[in-house]
Amino acid sequence: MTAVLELKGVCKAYGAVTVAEDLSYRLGTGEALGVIGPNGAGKTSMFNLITGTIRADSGQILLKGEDITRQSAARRCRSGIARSFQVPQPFTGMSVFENTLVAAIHGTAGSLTEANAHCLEILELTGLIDKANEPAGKLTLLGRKRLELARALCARPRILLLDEIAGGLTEKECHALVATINTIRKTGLSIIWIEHIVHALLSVVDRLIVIDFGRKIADGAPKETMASQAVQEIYMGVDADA
Ligand SMILES: Nc1ncnc2c1ncn2[C@@H]1O[C@H](COP(=O)(O)OP(=O)(O)OP(=O)(O)O)[C@@H](O)[C@H]1O
Repeated sequence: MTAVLELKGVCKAYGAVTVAEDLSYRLGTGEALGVIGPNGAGKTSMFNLITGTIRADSGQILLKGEDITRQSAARRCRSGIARSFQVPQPFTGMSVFENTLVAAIHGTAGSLTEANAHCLEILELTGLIDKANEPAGKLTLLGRKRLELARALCARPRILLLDEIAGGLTEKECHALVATINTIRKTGLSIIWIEHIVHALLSVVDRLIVIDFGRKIADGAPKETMASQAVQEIYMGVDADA
């Protein structure tokens, strides 16, 4: 599988806190990669490094083979990397449609006419079309999560980064969101999804990596990785001798 994204020996520390230590992996074109790890392991920091909101101390990040390690966040977005945030923060006084329009206009180089049409398509895809004219501040948590997805997709990404998008949802809401993510997957987009709700993650991803203290401690097929000793000991908090 051709790599759309590659991290090569990426390191980042805040003083004594290491958030990425020699982090290396490849994301294949059209692949859905899940990421798990304990709180504070460095998962969101990894997204910040990929999107360019923080800079790596060393190592390289390649997008389709091009070194983007020193590129600005805005340039990386225009090159095809978009993300959702753990805590949705839409422009609450603007409508759902206007929120997506901001993303489409600033995230792409297209015209306003193209942006309008694209936003409507994305609102349909993400299940928000009926709420297009409602203020974003009135959305439920599921609606806000859908809007996170929609705003990221309006930037026409090649790679979609999802940061705990299922967090805080009820089981039924989580199921509905997973169905939407699986529909998005079928468009051929490459996805990296950080999630603590493992059953939701496993119903989407092709591969799973585990991060602990900024290090990748496991990488492989989801079921095998979940059953590995590394996950049992470190992520699930189970003593291997118990
Ligand atoms: N700008 C910063 N300055 C100092 N420390 C930071 C900064 N950003 C993150 N950290 C610390 O880095 C560590 C990793 O944070 P990060 O948010 O990447 O973890 P995470 O794996 O995403 O956690 P969670 O699952 O709780 O979201 C934490 O200890 C956090 O407090």
